[in-house]
Amino acid sequence: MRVGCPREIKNHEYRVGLTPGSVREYVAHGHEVLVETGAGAGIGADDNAYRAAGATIAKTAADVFAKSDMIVKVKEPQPNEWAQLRDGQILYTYLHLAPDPEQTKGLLASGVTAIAYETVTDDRGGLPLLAPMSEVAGRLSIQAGATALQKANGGRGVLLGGVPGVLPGKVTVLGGGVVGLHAARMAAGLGADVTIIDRSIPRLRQLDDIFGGRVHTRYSTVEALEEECFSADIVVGAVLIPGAAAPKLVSREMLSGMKKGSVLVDVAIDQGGCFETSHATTHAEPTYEVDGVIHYCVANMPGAVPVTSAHALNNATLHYGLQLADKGLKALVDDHHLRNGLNVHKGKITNRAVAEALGYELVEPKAVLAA
Ligand SMILES: NC(=O)C1=CN([C@@H]2O[C@H](COP(=O)(O)OP(=O)(O)OC[C@H]3O[C@@H](n4cnc5c(N)ncnc54)[C@H](O)[C@@H]3O)[C@@H](O)[C@H]2O)C=CC1
Ligand SMILES: CC(=O)C(=O)O
Ligand SMILES: [Mg+2]
Repeated sequence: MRVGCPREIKNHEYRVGLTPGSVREYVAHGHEVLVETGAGAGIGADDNAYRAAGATIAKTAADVFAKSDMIVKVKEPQPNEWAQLRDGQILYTYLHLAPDPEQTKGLLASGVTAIAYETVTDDRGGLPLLAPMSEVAGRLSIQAGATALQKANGGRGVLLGGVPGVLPGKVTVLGGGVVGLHAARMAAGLGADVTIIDRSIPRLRQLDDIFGGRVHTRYSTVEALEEECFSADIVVGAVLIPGAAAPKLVSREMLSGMKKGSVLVDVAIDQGGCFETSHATTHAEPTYEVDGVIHYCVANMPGAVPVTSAHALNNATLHYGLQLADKGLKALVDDHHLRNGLNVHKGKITNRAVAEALGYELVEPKAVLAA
């Protein structure tokens, strides 16, 4: 199969779908790899590094899209990318379709077979191709929040760790999954007073064990949300219902109860965000203010640290990428965890949460693959 990797074009997105190390693996499996010139520049991998790994360098993205049987990317395709996809081609990348009706229409119209990293599952109930970027975004969320909290940046002017004789800042984390765990770890490491809210009691138990009492846990009710958000300096939004639009846990009205100059970091923005007042921002202009509360809502946070995140992402995506290259659609038939990643196939929606969020008919993945 010919596998193509275009340069990412989202705002300040410096990750790359295939590192030179991944290219070597595809080539060793007998595949051709076509990489757009400059695709690896953000991680310090130049065209020669890709050539040495066995890739052919394409002069343009158009060349990569036109000549490849499978496209491996990082971020959801942008409008001029989805216009170049076609029936019979596989797209393997993050999609986040539930909050994105336009992209969904574009993918349906193209006829492409689109596999979303974020809905591929594993035996332990996890999302193995989302997890590494959630680790990165969780850790970054505290750096981003702490920066926004500085007075010159519009924040309250609180140092998260405090100093001897002065209380630390307070961080509330909504959703104690992968993002939440890593956000809490960073915040606690800086010395902040941290509370994680989740609706899963088994998960709260696990977190309590992990942190040995260093971090507070609280079951998710409206009362708990209000108390923990109203007293917080930073609130990290990290809830997820896989494939679906994020539940809006903090309403516009609740914002008026929050401290002026406090900071909301809505990591869940790629699924539409869990604060009613969130809208996606970019690394170029990451924050805005509503009712005196600073909002940070960057949908591709790991793009800021591509050297770390491109390798972490490739570690997680390589296995199934090779399966797809080796076997084509049969890889989806053979493995139900990979099949859970199938969101769109030949003009049909094949993910239940996406179909429900956007009002499409669901066609079961097994049914479309058998057709
Ligand atoms: N903005 C960015 O650059 C990035 C965003 N993300 C996003 O971050 C979000 C979280 O991802 P993960 O931590 O990997 O998900 P996860 O599935 O590991 O954790 C989600 C947690 O939310 C909890 N939850 C769900 N509904 C809840 C509710 N109503 N109240 C309280 N807790 C609730 C679940 O019990 C679970 O523990 C996702 O939308 C993901 O796509 C991830 C990486 C990068
Ligand atoms: C998961 C995601 O949206 C990202 O890594 O950008
Ligand atoms: Mg994202």
